[in-house]
Amino acid sequence: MDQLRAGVRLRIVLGHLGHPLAAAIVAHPTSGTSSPASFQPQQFQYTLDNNVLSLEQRKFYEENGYLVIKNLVSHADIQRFRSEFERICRKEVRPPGLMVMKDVAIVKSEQNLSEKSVTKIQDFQEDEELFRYCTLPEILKYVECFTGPNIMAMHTMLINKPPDVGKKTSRHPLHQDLHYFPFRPSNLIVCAWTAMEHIDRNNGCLVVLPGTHKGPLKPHDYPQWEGGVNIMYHGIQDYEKNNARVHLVMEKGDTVFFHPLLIHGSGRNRTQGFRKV
Ligand SMILES: CCCCCCCCCCCC(=O)SCCNC(=O)CCNC(=O)[C@H](O)C(C)(C)COP(=O)(O)OP(=O)(O)OC[C@H]1O[C@@H](n2cnc3c(N)ncnc32)[C@H](O)[C@@H]1OP(=O)(O)O
Ligand SMILES: Nc1ncnc2c1ncn2[C@@H]1O[C@H](COP(=O)(O)OP(=O)(O)OP(=O)(O)O)[C@@H](O)[C@H]1O
Ligand SMILES: O=C(O)CCC(=O)C(=O)O
Ligand SMILES: [Fe+2]
Ligand SMILES: [Mg+2]
Repeated sequence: MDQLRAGVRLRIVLGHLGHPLAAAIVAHPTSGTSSPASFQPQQFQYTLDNNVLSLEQRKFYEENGYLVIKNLVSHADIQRFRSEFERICRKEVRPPGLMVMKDVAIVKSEQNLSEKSVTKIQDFQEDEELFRYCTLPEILKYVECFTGPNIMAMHTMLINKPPDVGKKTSRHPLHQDLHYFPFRPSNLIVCAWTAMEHIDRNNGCLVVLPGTHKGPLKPHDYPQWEGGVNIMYHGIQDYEKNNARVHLVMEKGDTVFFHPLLIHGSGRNRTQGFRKV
């Protein structure tokens, strides 16, 4: 079923991305022709020309593969997303196509669905209230810097990282999102990740390996972890161990945009709260 759904998305995305890709190809100078003196070799590979990002922000994304925008989504909107998530957990609404995931450490327990048993929901595109996130002008304004103006939401999730029960199963292993995406080109894909509360290393913030978006898609597999691993939480086995991890401390509403080849993950949640993004 997952493959079928992915196939449907692939057909949709090709129709839409075909044109920007073609445009990008014709924009490149043909090799062998002499360049006019004014010709500037293409300076930016991962961001598009528009007036939203400062030169400094563009250079940061080009170099690091991610960009944090402080205080981007309003607390009022975040409260609405939170309320809708709680309604979904209480089964007051059942959006078609929605996938509800529990943590592997509690999946076999008899608990009813509640905010305390759902690790994450995926594919909320049919939920009008949650899908508002993908239509927020402040989000789209930045997304466009990476994708161009013809934008399609390809995958959606609300992550509710549970308190770790001691088995470290609340961790998300280091991975590249492109591993899960059957569509290209990768430079025209971006992830928007918004903190719904203060997030730091205590409750398991996003961890990134800056600059890894310049490398290839690496092989992914289940990590060799003793406490158990969540279904489909694949990780990279041979990541550069001396590549310094950067922990992104974020406030409610802060949003990080990152490239689908950027290696990232998140640590365990040592608090009793459910860390939401
Ligand atoms: C555009 C493309 C984008 C694709 C996605 C792009 C993501 C972007 C990249 C971000 C990185 C990620 O987040 S990657 C994570 C992506 N995650 C997923 O795709 C989630 C996939 N989730 C699922 O398929 C479902 O939620 C299930 C199968 C886990 C639960 O489905 P269900 O139908 O409710 O079935 P259920 O009976 O509860 O469970 C079936 C069996 O699975 C086990 N099980 C249930 N949950 C888990 C779990 N968390 N970890 C291990 N095992 C589990 C149960 O114990 C049971 O085993 P037994 O009793 O049979 O022994
Ligand atoms: N030695 C390691 N081997 C494999 N993966 C690791 C290793 N250290 C960290 N990771 C991955 O990077 C993520 C973030 O690492 P981090 O050290 O921040 O998390 P943590 O070990 O769960 O928490 P903390 O170190 O804050 O107690 C982890 O969830 C894990 O996926
Ligand atoms: O929030 C997390 O724990 C990890 C999220 C992630 O990997 C993603 O959003 O792609
Ligand atoms: Fe990811
Ligand atoms: Mg650690």
